[in-house]
Amino acid sequence: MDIESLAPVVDSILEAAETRGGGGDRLSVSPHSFPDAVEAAAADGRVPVIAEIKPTSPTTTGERTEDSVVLAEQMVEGGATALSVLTEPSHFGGSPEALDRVREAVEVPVLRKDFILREEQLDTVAADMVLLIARFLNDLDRMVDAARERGFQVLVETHTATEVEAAIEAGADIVGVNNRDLTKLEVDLETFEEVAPTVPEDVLLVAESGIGSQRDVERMQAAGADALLVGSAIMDGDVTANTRRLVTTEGHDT
Ligand SMILES: O=C(O)c1ccccc1NCC(=O)[C@H](O)[C@H](O)COP(=O)(O)O
Repeated sequence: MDIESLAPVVDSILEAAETRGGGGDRLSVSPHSFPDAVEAAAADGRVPVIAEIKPTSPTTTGERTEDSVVLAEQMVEGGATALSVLTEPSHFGGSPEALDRVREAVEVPVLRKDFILREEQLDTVAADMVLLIARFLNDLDRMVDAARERGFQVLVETHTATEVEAAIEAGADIVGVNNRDLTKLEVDLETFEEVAPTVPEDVLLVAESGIGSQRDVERMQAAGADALLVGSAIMDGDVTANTRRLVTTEGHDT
Protein backbone atom coordinates (compact mmCIF):
# COMPACT_ATOMS: atom_id res chain seq x y z
CA MET A 1 0.00 0.00 0.00
CA ASP A 2 1.36 3.41 -0.96
CA ILE A 3 0.42 5.42 2.10
CA GLU A 4 3.30 7.88 1.96
CA SER A 5 2.27 11.51 2.30
CA LEU A 6 -1.44 10.99 2.47
CA ALA A 7 -3.57 13.85 3.76
CA PRO A 8 -4.12 13.38 7.54
CA VAL A 9 -7.83 12.81 7.04
CA VAL A 10 -7.09 10.02 4.55
CA ASP A 11 -4.80 8.41 7.16
CA SER A 12 -7.74 8.65 9.54
CA ILE A 13 -10.10 7.10 6.95
CA LEU A 14 -7.67 4.20 6.48
CA GLU A 15 -7.21 3.69 10.23
CA ALA A 16 -10.99 3.42 10.59
CA ALA A 17 -11.15 1.05 7.61
CA GLU A 18 -8.50 -1.21 9.17
CA THR A 19 -10.71 -1.74 12.22
CA ARG A 20 -13.86 -2.72 10.30
CA GLY A 21 -14.63 -6.39 9.93
CA GLY A 22 -16.50 -8.10 7.16
CA GLY A 23 -19.87 -9.70 6.85
CA GLY A 24 -20.73 -13.11 8.11
CA ASP A 25 -21.21 -15.39 5.14
CA ARG A 26 -19.44 -15.08 1.83
CA LEU A 27 -21.68 -13.15 -0.56
CA SER A 28 -22.87 -14.25 -3.98
CA VAL A 29 -24.42 -11.43 -6.01
CA SER A 30 -26.27 -11.27 -9.34
CA PRO A 31 -25.38 -7.80 -10.55
CA HIS A 32 -27.21 -5.44 -12.87
CA SER A 33 -24.72 -4.89 -15.68
CA PHE A 34 -22.94 -1.53 -15.47
CA PRO A 35 -21.53 -1.69 -19.04
CA ASP A 36 -25.05 -2.42 -20.36
CA ALA A 37 -26.45 0.54 -18.39
CA VAL A 38 -23.76 2.83 -19.81
CA GLU A 39 -24.53 1.66 -23.33
CA ALA A 40 -28.28 2.16 -22.83
CA ALA A 41 -27.76 5.69 -21.50
CA ALA A 42 -25.51 6.66 -24.38
CA ALA A 43 -28.02 5.15 -26.85
CA ASP A 44 -30.85 7.35 -25.57
CA GLY A 45 -28.74 10.50 -25.46
CA ARG A 46 -28.02 10.68 -21.74
CA VAL A 47 -24.52 11.33 -20.43
CA PRO A 48 -23.74 8.18 -18.38
CA VAL A 49 -23.55 9.56 -14.85
CA ILE A 50 -22.97 7.56 -11.67
CA ALA A 51 -24.67 9.77 -9.09
CA GLU A 52 -23.18 9.44 -5.63
CA ILE A 53 -25.06 9.40 -2.34
CA LYS A 54 -22.50 11.03 -0.09
CA PRO A 55 -24.25 12.42 3.02
CA THR A 56 -21.10 14.29 4.08
CA SER A 57 -17.37 14.20 3.39
CA PRO A 58 -14.09 15.55 4.75
CA THR A 59 -14.07 18.25 2.05
CA THR A 60 -17.63 19.51 2.43
CA THR A 61 -19.48 21.23 5.22
CA GLY A 62 -22.88 20.15 6.47
CA GLU A 63 -24.72 16.89 6.02
CA ARG A 64 -27.69 15.70 3.94
CA THR A 65 -29.99 13.95 6.34
CA GLU A 66 -32.71 12.73 3.95
CA ASP A 67 -33.28 9.03 3.60
CA SER A 68 -30.85 7.56 1.07
CA VAL A 69 -33.72 5.90 -0.78
CA VAL A 70 -35.37 9.28 -1.36
CA LEU A 71 -32.11 10.69 -2.72
CA ALA A 72 -31.61 7.59 -4.87
CA GLU A 73 -35.06 7.90 -6.42
CA GLN A 74 -34.45 11.58 -7.15
CA MET A 75 -31.15 10.75 -8.87
CA VAL A 76 -32.80 8.10 -11.02
CA GLU A 77 -35.59 10.55 -11.86
CA GLY A 78 -32.89 12.98 -13.00
CA GLY A 79 -31.52 10.37 -15.40
CA ALA A 80 -28.66 8.75 -13.47
CA THR A 81 -27.28 5.66 -15.19
CA ALA A 82 -26.04 4.14 -11.93
CA LEU A 83 -25.72 5.11 -8.29
CA SER A 84 -22.76 5.11 -5.95
CA VAL A 85 -23.50 4.73 -2.26
CA LEU A 86 -20.86 5.57 0.33
CA THR A 87 -20.88 2.87 2.99
CA GLU A 88 -18.03 4.43 5.01
CA PRO A 89 -19.64 5.52 8.31
CA SER A 90 -17.14 7.65 10.19
CA HIS A 91 -16.07 10.25 7.59
CA PHE A 92 -18.84 10.13 4.96
CA GLY A 93 -21.99 9.39 6.96
CA GLY A 94 -22.69 6.24 4.97
CA SER A 95 -23.81 2.76 5.94
CA PRO A 96 -24.10 -0.70 4.42
CA GLU A 97 -27.74 -0.70 5.48
CA ALA A 98 -28.41 2.40 3.33
CA LEU A 99 -26.87 0.70 0.32
CA ASP A 100 -28.97 -2.39 0.91
CA ARG A 101 -32.19 -0.37 0.92
CA VAL A 102 -31.18 1.71 -2.11
CA ARG A 103 -30.41 -1.41 -4.10
CA GLU A 104 -33.84 -2.80 -3.21
CA ALA A 105 -35.52 0.41 -4.37
CA VAL A 106 -33.90 1.09 -7.77
CA GLU A 107 -33.31 -0.79 -11.02
CA VAL A 108 -30.01 0.84 -11.95
CA PRO A 109 -26.64 -0.67 -10.96
CA VAL A 110 -25.41 0.36 -7.51
CA LEU A 111 -21.74 0.81 -6.67
CA ARG A 112 -20.47 0.26 -3.14
CA LYS A 113 -18.09 3.15 -2.43
CA ASP A 114 -15.81 2.42 0.50
CA PHE A 115 -12.21 1.93 1.48
CA ILE A 116 -12.02 -1.85 1.23
CA LEU A 117 -8.70 -3.20 2.42
CA ARG A 118 -9.29 -6.90 3.06
CA GLU A 119 -11.18 -9.70 1.33
CA GLU A 120 -13.60 -10.28 4.21
CA GLN A 121 -14.79 -6.66 3.87
CA LEU A 122 -16.25 -7.55 0.47
CA ASP A 123 -18.85 -9.58 2.35
CA THR A 124 -20.27 -6.63 4.31
CA VAL A 125 -23.10 -5.90 1.88
CA ALA A 126 -24.22 -6.91 -1.62
CA ALA A 127 -23.89 -4.41 -4.48
CA ASP A 128 -23.73 -4.55 -8.26
CA MET A 129 -20.21 -3.15 -8.31
CA VAL A 130 -17.48 -2.50 -5.74
CA LEU A 131 -14.75 0.12 -5.72
CA LEU A 132 -11.19 -1.04 -5.15
CA ILE A 133 -8.57 1.69 -4.79
CA ALA A 134 -5.29 0.70 -6.47
CA ARG A 135 -3.15 2.87 -4.20
CA PHE A 136 -4.29 1.07 -1.05
CA LEU A 137 -4.10 -2.54 -2.24
CA ASN A 138 -0.77 -4.33 -2.69
CA ASP A 139 -2.74 -7.45 -3.56
CA LEU A 140 -4.99 -5.74 -6.11
CA ASP A 141 -5.08 -8.74 -8.47
CA ARG A 142 -6.18 -11.06 -5.66
CA MET A 143 -8.83 -8.58 -4.49
CA VAL A 144 -10.19 -8.15 -8.04
CA ASP A 145 -10.45 -11.95 -8.32
CA ALA A 146 -12.06 -12.21 -4.87
CA ALA A 147 -14.66 -9.59 -5.77
CA ARG A 148 -15.46 -11.26 -9.10
CA GLU A 149 -15.74 -14.68 -7.45
CA ARG A 150 -18.60 -13.19 -5.41
CA GLY A 151 -20.27 -11.83 -8.56
CA PHE A 152 -19.34 -8.15 -8.15
CA GLN A 153 -18.34 -5.99 -11.07
CA VAL A 154 -15.18 -4.12 -10.09
CA LEU A 155 -14.33 -0.46 -10.57
CA VAL A 156 -10.62 -0.04 -9.93
CA GLU A 157 -9.81 3.53 -8.92
CA THR A 158 -6.52 5.03 -10.04
CA HIS A 159 -4.86 8.43 -9.96
CA THR A 160 -1.63 7.88 -11.94
CA ALA A 161 -0.44 6.03 -15.04
CA THR A 162 1.46 3.61 -12.78
CA GLU A 163 -1.76 2.75 -10.97
CA VAL A 164 -3.54 2.27 -14.31
CA GLU A 165 -0.80 -0.21 -15.23
CA ALA A 166 -1.37 -2.07 -11.97
CA ALA A 167 -5.14 -2.07 -12.56
CA ILE A 168 -4.75 -3.51 -16.07
CA GLU A 169 -2.29 -6.14 -14.81
CA ALA A 170 -4.88 -7.09 -12.19
CA GLY A 171 -7.40 -7.67 -15.00
CA ALA A 172 -9.56 -4.58 -14.49
CA ASP A 173 -12.06 -3.89 -17.27
CA ILE A 174 -13.66 -0.88 -15.56
CA VAL A 175 -11.16 1.76 -14.46
CA GLY A 176 -11.76 5.07 -12.71
CA VAL A 177 -9.33 7.96 -12.75
CA ASN A 178 -9.86 10.07 -9.65
CA ASN A 179 -9.20 13.77 -10.11
CA ARG A 180 -8.92 14.12 -6.33
CA ASP A 181 -5.35 13.86 -5.12
CA LEU A 182 -5.33 11.97 -1.82
CA THR A 183 -2.11 13.67 -0.77
CA LYS A 184 -3.47 17.21 -0.66
CA LEU A 185 -7.15 16.54 -1.40
CA GLU A 186 -6.95 18.98 -4.28
CA VAL A 187 -9.13 18.31 -7.30
CA ASP A 188 -7.76 18.93 -10.79
CA LEU A 189 -9.54 17.76 -13.95
CA GLU A 190 -6.18 17.77 -15.75
CA THR A 191 -5.41 14.55 -13.87
CA PHE A 192 -7.99 12.69 -15.94
CA GLU A 193 -6.78 14.33 -19.14
CA GLU A 194 -3.20 13.23 -18.44
CA VAL A 195 -3.94 9.70 -17.25
CA ALA A 196 -6.81 8.69 -19.59
CA PRO A 197 -4.55 8.12 -22.64
CA THR A 198 -2.75 5.34 -20.74
CA VAL A 199 -5.99 3.36 -20.35
CA PRO A 200 -6.53 0.74 -23.10
CA GLU A 201 -9.45 1.37 -25.51
CA ASP A 202 -11.37 -1.74 -24.49
CA VAL A 203 -11.56 -0.67 -20.84
CA LEU A 204 -14.64 1.19 -19.61
CA LEU A 205 -13.26 4.47 -18.35
CA VAL A 206 -14.84 6.51 -15.54
CA ALA A 207 -13.86 10.09 -14.65
CA GLU A 208 -14.21 10.65 -10.90
CA SER A 209 -14.44 13.75 -8.68
CA GLY A 210 -14.56 17.47 -9.21
CA ILE A 211 -17.13 17.40 -12.01
CA GLY A 212 -19.62 20.19 -11.39
CA SER A 213 -20.66 21.84 -14.62
CA GLN A 214 -21.76 20.85 -18.09
CA ARG A 215 -18.42 22.18 -19.33
CA ASP A 216 -16.65 19.76 -16.97
CA VAL A 217 -18.77 16.91 -18.33
CA GLU A 218 -17.88 17.81 -21.91
CA ARG A 219 -14.22 18.19 -20.97
CA MET A 220 -14.09 14.72 -19.39
CA GLN A 221 -15.93 13.17 -22.34
CA ALA A 222 -13.56 14.87 -24.78
CA ALA A 223 -10.67 13.32 -22.83
CA GLY A 224 -12.18 9.84 -23.22
CA ALA A 225 -14.55 9.30 -20.30
CA ASP A 226 -17.25 6.70 -20.95
CA ALA A 227 -18.99 7.58 -17.68
CA LEU A 228 -18.68 10.15 -14.89
CA LEU A 229 -18.87 9.70 -11.13
CA VAL A 230 -20.34 12.80 -9.48
CA GLY A 231 -20.95 13.33 -5.77
CA SER A 232 -20.80 16.85 -4.32
CA ALA A 233 -22.25 18.71 -7.32
CA ILE A 234 -25.33 16.49 -7.20
CA MET A 235 -25.70 16.36 -3.41
CA ASP A 236 -25.52 20.16 -3.08
CA GLY A 237 -29.10 21.40 -3.61
CA ASP A 238 -31.88 19.89 -5.73
CA VAL A 239 -30.67 16.38 -6.43
CA THR A 240 -33.02 15.68 -9.35
CA ALA A 241 -32.28 18.99 -11.08
CA ASN A 242 -28.53 18.67 -10.49
CA THR A 243 -28.46 15.18 -11.96
CA ARG A 244 -30.58 16.21 -14.96
CA ARG A 245 -28.32 19.19 -15.65
CA LEU A 246 -25.23 16.96 -15.91
CA VAL A 247 -26.97 14.17 -17.81
CA THR A 248 -28.25 16.49 -20.55
CA THR A 249 -25.36 18.64 -21.70
CA GLU A 250 -26.31 19.17 -25.32
CA GLY A 251 -27.16 22.74 -26.17
CA HIS A 252 -25.95 24.09 -22.85
CA ASP A 253 -22.80 25.98 -22.07
CA THR A 254 -22.54 26.28 -18.28
O1 LIG B 1 -14.89 13.53 -1.15
C1 LIG B 1 -14.03 13.71 -0.28
O2 LIG B 1 -14.01 14.69 0.48
C2 LIG B 1 -12.93 12.70 -0.09
C3 LIG B 1 -11.96 12.94 0.87
C4 LIG B 1 -10.95 12.01 1.08
C5 LIG B 1 -10.92 10.85 0.35
C6 LIG B 1 -11.88 10.61 -0.63
C7 LIG B 1 -12.89 11.52 -0.84
N1 LIG B 1 -13.87 11.29 -1.77
C8 LIG B 1 -14.07 10.06 -2.43
C9 LIG B 1 -14.47 10.17 -3.82
O3 LIG B 1 -13.85 9.53 -4.64
C10 LIG B 1 -15.62 11.05 -4.21
O4 LIG B 1 -16.64 10.89 -3.28
C11 LIG B 1 -16.20 10.82 -5.59
O5 LIG B 1 -15.26 10.64 -6.57
C12 LIG B 1 -17.12 12.00 -5.95
O6 LIG B 1 -16.36 13.19 -5.92
P1 LIG B 1 -17.06 14.62 -5.99
O7 LIG B 1 -17.94 14.64 -7.19
O8 LIG B 1 -15.94 15.60 -6.12
O9 LIG B 1 -17.83 14.78 -4.73
